[in-house]
Amino acid sequence: MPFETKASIASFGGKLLKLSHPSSSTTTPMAVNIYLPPAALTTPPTKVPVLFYLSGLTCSPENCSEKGFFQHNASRRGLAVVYPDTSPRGLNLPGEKDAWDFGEAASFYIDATQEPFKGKYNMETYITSELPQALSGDPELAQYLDLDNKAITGHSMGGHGALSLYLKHPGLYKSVSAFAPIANPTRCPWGEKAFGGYLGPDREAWKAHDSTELLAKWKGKDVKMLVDVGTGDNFYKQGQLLPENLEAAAKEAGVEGFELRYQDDYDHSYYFMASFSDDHVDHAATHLGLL
Ligand SMILES: N[C@@H](CCC(=O)N[C@@H](CS)C(=O)NCC(=O)O)C(=O)O
Repeated sequence: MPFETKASIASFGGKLLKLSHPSSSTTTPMAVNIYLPPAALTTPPTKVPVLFYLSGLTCSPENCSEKGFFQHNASRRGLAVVYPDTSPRGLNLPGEKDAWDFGEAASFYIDATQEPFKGKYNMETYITSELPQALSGDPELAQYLDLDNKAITGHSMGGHGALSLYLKHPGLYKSVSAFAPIANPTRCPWGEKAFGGYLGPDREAWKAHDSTELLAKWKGKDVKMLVDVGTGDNFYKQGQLLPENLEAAAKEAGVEGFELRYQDDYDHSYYFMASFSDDHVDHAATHLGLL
């Protein structure tokens, strides 16, 4: 299905495209931003590796495009960045807009099994399957994007999304990183609310979507996983993020390639993630064969 270009903005020698396309996973139009680095915009075009960035609660594709500072290093390393939206929009489902941490802009990147979200909040399918296929099937965009060579990252709810999709789909992404991820959602208030609403009351069923649970059972032994958490992050202090549980799961499973860094004094905001976005782009660039 076609992508409609709403804007094309010059950025760090490349272009930030603001796009919209119809999605069968969500039954809605979906906004998505894509940064094409100068390395892709050659004549003829060059296919470059792709980093998917999943945003946090309340966000749209705009937040990170405007203030995540990913374009700076993506331009230098020669990778494209895809910024999808955080949920379907405009469905007007009951309960969808009652709170900022559930429903619209709060999909948690899972496929809902519960009404009224079932059949529409299919964000895992959208991110892992429909969106990459739509991009590689688009004659214009496919010239620039090597969708067989992709990595994933994200912030907060999007950190949960990145970690869990990497672990649920072995081999789909060459690496993963996360800023302040909701690392053990089955054990924190945000995750309990979201998983209860989208997946129903069976807490056992939630575990298949929880990065800590998935890492504890990881078969491959080797992950390419970088996680940053700020020690001044109020959501960390409130027990919403639980990175210690993720680290314990990595140790228990004897997983290699797991790196968790605590960044002194940093909070939960984009000031934090922008401060370390160069590192996360380098992490992806290394595993995508660019460094
Ligand atoms: N709206 C919430 C804050 C939500 C929040 O901090 N969201 C993070 C992701 S979990 C974010 O990136 N917000 C948008 C932004 O900072 O641009 C509140 O009032 O406490």
